[in-house]
Amino acid sequence: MNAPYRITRRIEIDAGHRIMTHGSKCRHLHGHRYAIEAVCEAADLHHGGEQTDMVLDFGFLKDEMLTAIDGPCDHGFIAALADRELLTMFCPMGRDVDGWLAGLDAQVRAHGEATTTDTRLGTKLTVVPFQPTAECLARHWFTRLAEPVGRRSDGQARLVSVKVWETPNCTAEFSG
Ligand SMILES: Nc1nc2c(c(=O)[nH]1)N=C([C@H](O)[C@H](O)COP(=O)(O)OP(=O)(O)OP(=O)(O)O)CN2
Repeated sequence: MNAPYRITRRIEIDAGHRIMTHGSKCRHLHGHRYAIEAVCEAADLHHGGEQTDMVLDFGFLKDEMLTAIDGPCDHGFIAALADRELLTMFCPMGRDVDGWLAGLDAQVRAHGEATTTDTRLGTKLTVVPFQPTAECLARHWFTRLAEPVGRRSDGQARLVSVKVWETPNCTAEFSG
């Protein structure tokens, strides 16, 4: 049964990506103003402290969404680790491409993603171990937000879903 209390917080970011296996236009490098909504639920509200009568302070949820989503991805390019040809374009001039890619690979394996400005133009790059479709981004951001939601609510709240708008007309949602 669903818990009776639900809260939702939305943030928006700008990021580039491409879907390398796409049959048409999404293979091209392009950008979106992504909107991301996180939904949290609780069986009861806090009964004391600074979150009294709340599921989870909207401000705390915003902070965690900025850390998990905006920090790594806003005004960056989100690329699949498997998209070697694209990543090669980001490799700094004069660097050994295989070595540079191996460094990204190690970070992705250790941390689930790699964010760097050690790139050819010094632009922000986030490498993820999946194709950056709206569905996979929703799952990825859910995974990164679930623990902070529990911690910041002192165990009171649970992350229910993350919904990603890739365009004003298209959304994907992941529920845990
Ligand atoms: N299920 C999914 N389908 C598509 C994804 C995705 O992440 N999941 N992504 C894309 C592209 O990245 C594309 O940018 C968005 O597709 P599309 O709806 O075709 O975009 P439009 O700009 O044409 O949207 P309009 O609302 O018509 O302007 C493709 N598919």
